[in-house]
Amino acid sequence: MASASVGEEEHNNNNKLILYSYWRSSCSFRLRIALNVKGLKYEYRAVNLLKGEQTHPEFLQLNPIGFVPVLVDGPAVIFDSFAIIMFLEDKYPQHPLLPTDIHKRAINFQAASIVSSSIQPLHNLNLLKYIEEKVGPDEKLPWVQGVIRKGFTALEKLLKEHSGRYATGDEIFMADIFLAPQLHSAYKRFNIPMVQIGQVHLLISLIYFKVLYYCWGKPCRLEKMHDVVFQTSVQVE
Ligand SMILES: N[C@@H](CCC(=O)N[C@@H](CS)C(=O)NCC(=O)O)C(=O)O
Repeated sequence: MASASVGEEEHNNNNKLILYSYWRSSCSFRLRIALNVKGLKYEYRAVNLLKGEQTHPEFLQLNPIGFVPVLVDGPAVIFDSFAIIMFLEDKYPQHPLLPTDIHKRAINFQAASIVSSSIQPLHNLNLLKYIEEKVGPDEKLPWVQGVIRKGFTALEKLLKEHSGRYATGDEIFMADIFLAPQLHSAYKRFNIPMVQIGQVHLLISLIYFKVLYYCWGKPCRLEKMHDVVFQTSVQVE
């Protein structure tokens, strides 16, 4: 596992945050956005999923299920992006990732849950490898595209009544943090043109562009962001 420090500042609890991440992992991408939105500096530790580093014994000590991301904050070692985001929200209240309105909070949980339970796990690396080996290499892409289309069709219906500049209003909340990386995967990795998915997906695509702004704390357009996130990460890892 290579490491690259992306922040020097101490936090108010004097713990240095450490994020175990893989550049192409949408689950890790959620955390990169959340940490940047909250203005938290962290040390980046790359776990190369294609080289199987998630199965190394030292990584399994951190996360016994062998997935990124993992966040270390002093004595706290937390895995699963949903849990990590809730932890960050409780511990670091700056720029809340959930609205105060309980209905809007529920919409955020629903959107995050659709992405993290009903879309991403159905195209996780280990499942795609299984489909490739057991069913056939040509079956992989249509499977993923079907899963993503179904998920975004539901998201479209869910968010229609609630969106503003962003998914659930005029601020970036948890829903955006889960949507942006999923859209990124859909568009860049699985070749799904967002325009083909539907009208509100265009809106979600706009959300996506705006949220990406926060990934590395500086304004970037999509292609630029692609270079920064992908090529920089490749070099890091
Ligand atoms: N529910 C977990 C899922 C984590 C997950 O699936 N991570 C993927 C990358 S996005 C992974 O590490 N895959 C490695 C593998 O399939 O071996 C979360 O949200 O953190």
